[in-house]
Amino acid sequence: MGTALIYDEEMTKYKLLWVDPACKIEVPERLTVSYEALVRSGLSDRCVSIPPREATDAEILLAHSEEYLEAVKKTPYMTLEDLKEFTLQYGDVYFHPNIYHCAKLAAGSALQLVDSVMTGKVRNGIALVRPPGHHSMRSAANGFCVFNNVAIAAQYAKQKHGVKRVLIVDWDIHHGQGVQYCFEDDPRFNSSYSLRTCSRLNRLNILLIIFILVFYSVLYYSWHRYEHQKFWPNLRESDYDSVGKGNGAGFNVNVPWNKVGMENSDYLSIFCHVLLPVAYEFCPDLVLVCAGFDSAIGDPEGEMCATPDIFAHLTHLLMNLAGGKLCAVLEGGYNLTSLPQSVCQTVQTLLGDPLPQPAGLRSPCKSALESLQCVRSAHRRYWSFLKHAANQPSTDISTKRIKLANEEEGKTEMAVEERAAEIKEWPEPPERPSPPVRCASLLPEDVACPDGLKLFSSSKDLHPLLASKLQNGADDQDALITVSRLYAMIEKMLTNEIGSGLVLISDISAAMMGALQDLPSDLVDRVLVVCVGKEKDLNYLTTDGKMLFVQISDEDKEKEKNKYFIPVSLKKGCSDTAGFIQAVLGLLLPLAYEYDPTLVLLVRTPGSGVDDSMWQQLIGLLLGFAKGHTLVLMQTNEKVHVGPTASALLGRPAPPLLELQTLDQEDGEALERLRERLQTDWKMLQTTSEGTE
Ligand SMILES: NCCCNCCCCCC(=O)CS
Ligand SMILES: [Zn+2]
Repeated sequence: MGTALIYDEEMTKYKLLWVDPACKIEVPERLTVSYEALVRSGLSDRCVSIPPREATDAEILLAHSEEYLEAVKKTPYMTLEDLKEFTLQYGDVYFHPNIYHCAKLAAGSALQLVDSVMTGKVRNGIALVRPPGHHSMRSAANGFCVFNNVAIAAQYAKQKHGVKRVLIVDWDIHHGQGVQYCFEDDPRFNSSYSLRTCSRLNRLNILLIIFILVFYSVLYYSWHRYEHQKFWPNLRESDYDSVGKGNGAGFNVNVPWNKVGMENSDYLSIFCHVLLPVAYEFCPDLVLVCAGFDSAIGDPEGEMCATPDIFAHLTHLLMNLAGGKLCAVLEGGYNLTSLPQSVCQTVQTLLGDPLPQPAGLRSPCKSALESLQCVRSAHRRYWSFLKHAANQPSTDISTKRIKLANEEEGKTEMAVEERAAEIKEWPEPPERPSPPVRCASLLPEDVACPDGLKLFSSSKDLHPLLASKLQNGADDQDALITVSRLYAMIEKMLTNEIGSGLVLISDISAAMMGALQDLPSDLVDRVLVVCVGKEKDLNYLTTDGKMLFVQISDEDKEKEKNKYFIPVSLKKGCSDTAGFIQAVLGLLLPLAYEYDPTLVLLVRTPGSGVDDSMWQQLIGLLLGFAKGHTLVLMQTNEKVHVGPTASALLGRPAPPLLELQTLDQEDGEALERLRERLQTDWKMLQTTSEGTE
């Protein structure tokens, strides 16, 4: 299944017709440079091109009032003076004779995208649109936005495709207050829907429907530059304590950035410790992304320092939700260099290409950790995955908001020119070549090679790196041959001839011993070993950092842990999906980002009890590391899992996790203790600002 690309140059045919410093950055070139970059890089040819359409009145009314729509309808016929006059009633937005047409195309593009994904025509996709949408409100244009493209798309998905749970991720650097207002009391009883439907159905169905409380829910997640309410749109309700209202409590997640200059580490740590735990627990049927790229380095609005390749990781981390059904809709993005780079990184990931190794991660900054701690404590009562979050930080950042707001009168904004002078330089995002063999397999003769995998043929003779072992009389020839072929496969991965690998062996312990015992240093720099299930002797562990060994099992080896051996114990073992996913999101992912392995070795020991959808989720997430070089080791007697494993290694989205039971209290506390102990060594595990300078 492919990736949809929705774009039409008609949406470049409006612009600012008068002087307005606040709006001058919203230019047609934003769209042309983005589309041209996709064409130049060959990415547009790999996408399924879907034409936009105009949203109908009824569709626009899913999120806007009649009077607003009627007013906007008049703008094509206005003189320049009338347009200026009309614009004055709204904030930081401009109108143009053709903007109504383009706004209908922008909203219609989002709907075309939803249709293409929900009907299975494509797996995922992106709509490159102007004007953006997330600031526009029920009866007001705002912040360059006329119709709320993503809010309309969410309502449309629920009404037309019966989607029950929609996750909206807004990584634009501004708060999409229009989206928040639209859904903040959602979920709610959608009485209009069922009553209208009732009128057409016979009595029996009417009775049935009346008793079905139709709970739809939309979870809105947004991070945004806030600076304690000093940054536009300066709203009190953009802060972390706006968690949603009534039945909607917990379904609105705001992450305020109170400083500029946030980097890749800050973005990834918020995804791992806030968004992903909530998103996995919410278990959406569809993911919509307010894909604004003013959160990228160089943008005059955001003034952040995250590099374009970070959007490859943000996209990837969302692609295993909702069975891969992801619709990205362009919002902001005003630097005409980082915008197209970020768009290309996003599209390349939607197409399934290997990810770049995340650029130079380091500890999240203190301000990011304060925000992280505040958001987690504000939502801890709504989400079992956040239940063990720490309290509000002592230096409560809300008091800063009040103090700074008071100072506001006296202070003048630093001139935009001064700020823009600090625009940074950043490297071109790295190439992400697809290996000729996406996934190779080493299987016993009696196991059929799953389609899409290529049998790995390695030379029969011993790998030179093993010759030394032979000299000191290694006993088991077979094991040596197996290890020799493993090394050969690893070498082919590190030269990018092979992407991932699937190896079935008769005795997994022997193979791990053989392969990991004094792992040849010129074979691999840093290998992340993820061991699912128990494994008796691990005496090949090293503490020199060449190997990071993370084990998830029902064994409590807490006391044996050290910086490079991290045993996660779940009372009910790996079959406890809630505990497992919590360990993966809150521990394994941050560790893996900080460790930045060149190879991932994923070992499934017999009897681990991990269920296949969880296993596929794990593989999907691990493929984001080491440029997709994940080698899976399984025991031959577990060959029944070869199919799902191969599917995940080929980049096919994992099925949604079944409704997660809540996280076991003791496991949750143990995980939290483990994370707290490890965070001095591993900065990406921090979730509070305590202890940071
Ligand atoms: N009134 C002082 C300066 C106001 N600047 C407003 C900028 C609006 C940006 C909206 C946007 O980027 C949508 S994604
Ligand atoms: Zn924005």
